[in-house]
Amino acid sequence: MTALEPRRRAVGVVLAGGVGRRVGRDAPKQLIEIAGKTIIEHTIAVFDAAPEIDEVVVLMAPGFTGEAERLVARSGFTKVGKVLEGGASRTETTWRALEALGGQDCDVLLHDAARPLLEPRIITECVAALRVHPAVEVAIPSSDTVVVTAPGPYGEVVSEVPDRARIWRAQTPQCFRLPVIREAYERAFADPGFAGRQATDDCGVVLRYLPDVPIHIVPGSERNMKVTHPVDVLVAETLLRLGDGAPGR
Ligand SMILES: Nc1ccn([C@@H]2O[C@H](COP(=O)(O)OP(=O)(O)OP(=O)(O)O)[C@@H](O)[C@H]2O)c(=O)n1
Ligand SMILES: C[C@](O)(CO)[C@H](O)COP(=O)(O)O
Repeated sequence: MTALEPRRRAVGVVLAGGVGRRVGRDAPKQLIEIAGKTIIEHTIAVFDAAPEIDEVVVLMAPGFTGEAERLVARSGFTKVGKVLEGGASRTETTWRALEALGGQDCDVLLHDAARPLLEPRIITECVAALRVHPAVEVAIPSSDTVVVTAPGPYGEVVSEVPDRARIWRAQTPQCFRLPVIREAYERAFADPGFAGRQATDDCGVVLRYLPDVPIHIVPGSERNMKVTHPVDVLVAETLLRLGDGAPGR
C-alpha cells in the first residue's frame, strides 16, 4: 500500500508563452476575448478560485507580459505571484517556471493557457493524486482510432493500427512534485540528444529521463479541449457561454 503524504503547497503554472501560430491571429491566441474575457483570464480564473491552489505563476509570450499583468489586475486575481516571460518553446517556458520556483518542496500543476475550460474537479483530483503519486498525467481515452505510418514509395503508408483500448489523449495540467520534474528537465537539458530542447509535453520528459517514476492517470474531459486551430476558438466560446449546462464531459 502506498503511503499518503501530507499535502504540500500547490502551484498552478499557466503556460502562455506561445504565439498561437496555428490560430493565425495578429496577437497570441491566449489574448483572444471570448465570453467576456480573454482566454488567459478564463484559464487563470480556474486556478485562482481553486481551494487546493496556493499560488499561480504565469509565463507570457515575449512582449506581452505587461498585457498579462494588466489582465491579472483587471480580473482581480489574488493568487498570481509572478508574471514571467516565456521561452522560445513550450519546453523552455516550462523550464523558466521551474527555475523561478527554485528548490521549494511543492507540487506543480503545469497547464496550457490554451485550455480555458479546465474543470475544478480535475485540479482537485490531481492535487489529491500527488499525495500518493510523484507524477500525474491528465488524459482521456481516444475516441479516434490512431494509425502509425512509415515512409512508402508515394508518401506515408499505414504501418500499424494500435489497440485503441491503450490509446489516450494527453491533456493538462500535468502535475509533479517539484523535485521530480526539475530532475527530469535537468537531465534532459544535459543530454545533447534532447533535440532542440523540444518535447510536446512534460510527462514525456519524465518518462524519458526518469523511467522508473510511474505516471498516474487522472481522467480529463472532452471539455478540457485545447484552442489550437481557428475552429477551436468557436467551440471554446460556445462551451464557455453555455457554462455548466454544456455537454462534452
Ligand atoms: N514557447 C511557448 C510555446 C507554447 N507555450 C504554451 O503551451 C501551450 C500549448 O501550446 P500550443 O497550443 O502549441 O500553443 P502555441 O505554441 O501558442 O501555438 P502554435 O504551436 O500554433 O504556435 C499554450 O498555452 C502555449 O501558450 C508556451 O508557454 N511557450
Ligand atoms: C501538452 C499538450 O497540451 C498535451 O496535449 C500538448 O502536447 C501540447 O502540444 P502543442 O503542440 O504545444 O499544442
